[in-house]
Amino acid sequence: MPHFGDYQNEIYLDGLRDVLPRLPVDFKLLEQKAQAAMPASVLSYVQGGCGDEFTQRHNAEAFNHWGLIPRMMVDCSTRDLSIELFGLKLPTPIFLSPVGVLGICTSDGHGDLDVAHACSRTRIPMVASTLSNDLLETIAQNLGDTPGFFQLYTPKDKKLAESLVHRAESAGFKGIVVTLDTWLTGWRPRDLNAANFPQLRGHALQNYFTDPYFRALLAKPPEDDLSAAVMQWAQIFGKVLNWTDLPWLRSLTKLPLILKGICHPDDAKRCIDGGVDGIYLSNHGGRQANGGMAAIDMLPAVVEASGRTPVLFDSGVRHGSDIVKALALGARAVGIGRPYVYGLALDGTDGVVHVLRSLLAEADLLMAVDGFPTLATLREAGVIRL
Ligand SMILES: Cc1cc2nc3c(=O)[nH]c(=O)nc-3n(C[C@H](O)[C@H](O)[C@H](O)COP(=O)(O)O)c2cc1C
Ligand SMILES: O=C(O)C(=O)c1ccccc1
Repeated sequence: MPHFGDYQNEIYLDGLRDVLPRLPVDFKLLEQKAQAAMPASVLSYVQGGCGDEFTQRHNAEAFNHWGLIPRMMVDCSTRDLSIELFGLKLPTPIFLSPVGVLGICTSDGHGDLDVAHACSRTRIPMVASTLSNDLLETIAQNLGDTPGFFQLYTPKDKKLAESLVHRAESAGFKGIVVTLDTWLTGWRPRDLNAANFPQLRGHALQNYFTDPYFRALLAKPPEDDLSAAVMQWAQIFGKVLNWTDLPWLRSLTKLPLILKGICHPDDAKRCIDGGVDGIYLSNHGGRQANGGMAAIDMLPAVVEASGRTPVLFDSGVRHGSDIVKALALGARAVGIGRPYVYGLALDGTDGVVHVLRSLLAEADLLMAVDGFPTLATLREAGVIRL
């Protein structure tokens, strides 16, 4: 059985023919390369976060105060990193977090499809954002046999929300992820200093522009008056949700419903009481609020509060070891954010595949060396807070 760690052999063997990996295998060099290559406005939007970006940095750094203790003399000649999620059997415990501006990360504007192709090749699911250049239907068609999830930004107009969810269901997505932490945009100095907000320039709004309920709100179609359509989008984008909306959210779909942005154990419990199928712990990579705790430090309490309900996790995952630690702390699946966006910007589908394979190779080899043949043994061993 091939292992994810085999990517290492592939790289060393290529080296014998003087072939080097097209992109760095580690986040630090990858980000440096992306920084040099990406247009300034796209880089600012992708790389930036809120305030002085303390929370964003802390998300990544906080993994360092969790430590694994290796176990020896365990037969780890085969490893199994597969998971079960909402009845789906997946070969890896990772997924691609929703990112709303994938289109502008590639010169042809079709970054969403490049990412879908990477998912199709790796069988790693993507959570497709409401904000995309390519239509959600087209993204779904390009996923091959790999399951996908649709991320909903709940608009003020309930009919539009319902329409987007029904479109996602018809397109074949396997679950609906509702993001709770972004009904408005947090204070992002990098973008503010450059007066840079891609959506207001008409990027990533195609799911709205094609929706009959959105179009019905416009005097003229987006093809005839783009700026009026964009302003209508800005008006309608974010509904302020509260707990009384949960029955309505639940009623939107029979698909698994996952709420993203949960950080407090009491909120997790309330979601579960309201019939939610998955808790998605995330602080949006520090893009929405500065001054918060690192996401990984909130994981143990949220996992405990969630009981048997699966907890998805993202924010700050940069290395294979971060994935392993989040799994050891009880995450069912771990979301990759900025790293795959840099891979996309640098080398399209191949770049995304390379980033995912590198992360999985490191995770797999770490489990092999540390004596964890399965995720169950890892979870049982846990990690120690240093
Ligand atoms: C450029 C960018 C756009 C994003 N767009 C969305 C989005 O459309 N919907 C959403 O729920 N989260 C969005 N996120 C948040 C990610 O889903 C994820 O929570 C975050 O990237 C995790 O942090 P990390 O990238 O630092 O690991 C976005 C993140 C980035 C970097
Ligand atoms: O940039 C983001 O993180 C994001 O998800 C978003 C989407 C729409 C409006 C503001 C922020």
